[in-house]
Amino acid sequence: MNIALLGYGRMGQTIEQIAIKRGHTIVLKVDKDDTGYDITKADVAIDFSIPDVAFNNISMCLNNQVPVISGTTGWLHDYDNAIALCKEKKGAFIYASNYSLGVNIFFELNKVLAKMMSNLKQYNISLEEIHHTKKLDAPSGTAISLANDIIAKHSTYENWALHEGNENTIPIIAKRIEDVPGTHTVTYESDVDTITIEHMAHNRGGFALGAVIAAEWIVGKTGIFTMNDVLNIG
Ligand SMILES: NC(=O)C1=CN([C@@H]2O[C@H](COP(=O)(O)OP(=O)(O)OC[C@H]3O[C@@H](n4cnc5c(N)ncnc54)[C@H](OP(=O)(O)O)[C@@H]3O)[C@@H](O)[C@H]2O)C=CC1
Ligand SMILES: O=C(O)C1=N[C@H](C(=O)O)C[C@H](O)C1
Repeated sequence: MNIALLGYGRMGQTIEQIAIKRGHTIVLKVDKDDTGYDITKADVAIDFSIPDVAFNNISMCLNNQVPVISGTTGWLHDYDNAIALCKEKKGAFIYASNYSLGVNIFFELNKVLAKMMSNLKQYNISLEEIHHTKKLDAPSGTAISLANDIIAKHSTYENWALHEGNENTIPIIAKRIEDVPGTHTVTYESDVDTITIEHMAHNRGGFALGAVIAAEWIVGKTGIFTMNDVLNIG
């Protein structure tokens, strides 16, 4: 499979290694200031760039009938526009805030736990994410997904807020510590005990492998998909 990498930073480079090991060819590596390239050389594009350019990159792929795997976080104000364009162009698109198998299992555990806790008013919730100091966005896309899933399953919570919470608002605490690939913790606390679920990435390999598997899966398909479709879980 011929793959275009839109963004050749920490994730782009990790994806390249895994894609080559799985027998694929990287036909394009696009970084800041790269212009004039031909995206149609690729069977599929994988975007791990920066929030400000992600939607442009996705649009460029969809306008050229190239399926696109979107991993960049922090651009979701344009998500509905990406969906509309994908439908209009009859393209193929996946956005996931986190491509790792482990986090996608963790997403399912989080939903089950939120449903179980829904009527237990004695527990207060908090969500924490820890990432490396070079991360541009906060809270992480994964933390936003976790919070939205809790809101959908728990009768008390209606929204989330960065570093602050109240009765109906899930507080998301974002910490930045050198070299941390990504840790997410959901905590329910009462006067008598604490329940915690946590996912800790040891490196970027899981995110990158999931993105390559999603790219392999989407080629030849039309539509808007999620990692649940790819991994057949949930
Ligand atoms: N969904 C998931 O599973 C995961 C998502 N992520 C997300 O992926 C994104 C990238 O993360 P990471 O690789 O660590 O970040 P990096 O900063 O290491 O890489 C981003 C790259 O994008 C490049 N870039 C800048 N402008 C453009 C452009 N116009 N077109 C293409 N590339 C451009 C940057 O170039 P330059 O440095 O020259 O500006 C840089 O090389 C982040 O949003 C992060 O949150 C990360 C891990 C997992
Ligand atoms: O920027 C990162 O590094 C990561 N970003 C994603 C996010 O915002 O959730 C996924 C992962 O946690 C690593």
